[in-house]
Amino acid sequence: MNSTLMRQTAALLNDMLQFESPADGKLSEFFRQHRELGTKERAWIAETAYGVLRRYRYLREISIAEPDEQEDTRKLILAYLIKIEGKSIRDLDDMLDERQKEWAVQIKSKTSEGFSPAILADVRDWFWDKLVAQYGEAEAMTICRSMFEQASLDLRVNTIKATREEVLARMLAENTVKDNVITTTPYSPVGIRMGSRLNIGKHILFTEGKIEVQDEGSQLLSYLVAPKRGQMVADLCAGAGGKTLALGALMKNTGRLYAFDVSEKRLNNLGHRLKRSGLSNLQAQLINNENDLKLKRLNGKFDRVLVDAPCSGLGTLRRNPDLKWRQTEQDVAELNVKQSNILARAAKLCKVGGRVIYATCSLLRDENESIAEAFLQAHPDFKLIPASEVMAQQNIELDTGEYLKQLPHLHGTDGFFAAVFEKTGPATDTAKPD
Ligand SMILES: C[S@@+](CC[C@H](N)C(=O)[O-])C[C@H]1O[C@@H](n2cnc3c(N)ncnc32)[C@H](O)[C@@H]1O
Repeated sequence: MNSTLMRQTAALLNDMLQFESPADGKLSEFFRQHRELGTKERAWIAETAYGVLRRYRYLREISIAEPDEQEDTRKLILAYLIKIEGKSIRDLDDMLDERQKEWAVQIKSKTSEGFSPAILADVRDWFWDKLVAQYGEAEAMTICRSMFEQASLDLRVNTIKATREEVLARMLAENTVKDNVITTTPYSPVGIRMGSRLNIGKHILFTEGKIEVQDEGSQLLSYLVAPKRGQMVADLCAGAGGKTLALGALMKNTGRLYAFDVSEKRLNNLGHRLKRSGLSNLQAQLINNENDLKLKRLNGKFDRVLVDAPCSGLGTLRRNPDLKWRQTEQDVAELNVKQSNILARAAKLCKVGGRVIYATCSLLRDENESIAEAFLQAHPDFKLIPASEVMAQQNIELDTGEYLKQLPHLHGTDGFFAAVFEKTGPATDTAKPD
């Protein structure tokens, strides 16, 4: 730690705190512009900037900082190092000038007495109120605090090319990082959890397509889709294909798997990953929106349709803490319209006896249960299949009731929600709620 690192981190953070685009993009851009930085310096800058993003609201209060001034961004960093990292003023001596030492003394003496629960939970008031209404204050606080932690690095073994035992044995044999615990994931049969965040992108197992980086919760969603060999499967919001590739592996490279998305950039990324994966049953198609005419000829054709809907992402705050500050209640309301529309379109693609699986990485009822309930009301030709039943059939011991609901503090995954609907009969145009 020195004053140059402090200055560089403050500059990065200042940019991130404009909140006009995702923090991970800003971080990559910053490192591209500062190629002179070594591995340790990069790690320190990234951890400190993300540490501040995780605790931004609390740190502002404790340091009485205004984020739009360079100086105050340094105050936020100081507050983070002292209050969250537990550094003493002496630890920081090398990086502080006289003025900053004065700030440090002030910050050190400040307590959180009188701070509201939302400040202590480090979220915006609207989000806090919604979480309290859903979970009660104690659990809402536990959920928010669990999001202060860094997420683990989870890998999915691509069973087209390797077994979990083989990959685990190799990872363990190669492990030279002290205290790096490498284990199988508790629920996903193809997951491996790494204690320390290695640069997996350069690992031979990755370049050979034997592993992919994927949160265990996301891996489990493909088991909830439960595609069978030879089936017709659509991933309607495939993005860069995290779940698509997992589905392809579960289908053992048989049947037909369609990946649709409105983002060309994401589908291009899927293309790169597809090459590594060894899958040949997958076809990616760019669509303008869920009503694209390209989808029309596929109506009633699919055994499984996954809607991994665009959502607030508020279940992924361990990885994307900036979303806490970037998402608004208005954004969620706009997403709700999209979510319902895409889900309704998915229903048309599904054949009788087939299933539509609706998923989000949000914790909010508005994006989850409310969308699922409204869908069932408007689609009497579909019934809810309990997620616990599907998981049991997949030999996965995870019973969260009718819906699959994963939470960081309970399952060690990102926050995910999913519902399974089965089409029991042909749609009727008169199908409307009473
Ligand atoms: C949650 S992300 C998908 C993540 C991806 N399934 C994965 O596992 O990596 C939601 C995706 O929905 C896409 N999207 C947004 N609106 C859409 C629409 N109307 N039809 C299809 N995809 C849409 C976005 O481009 C985004 O890639």
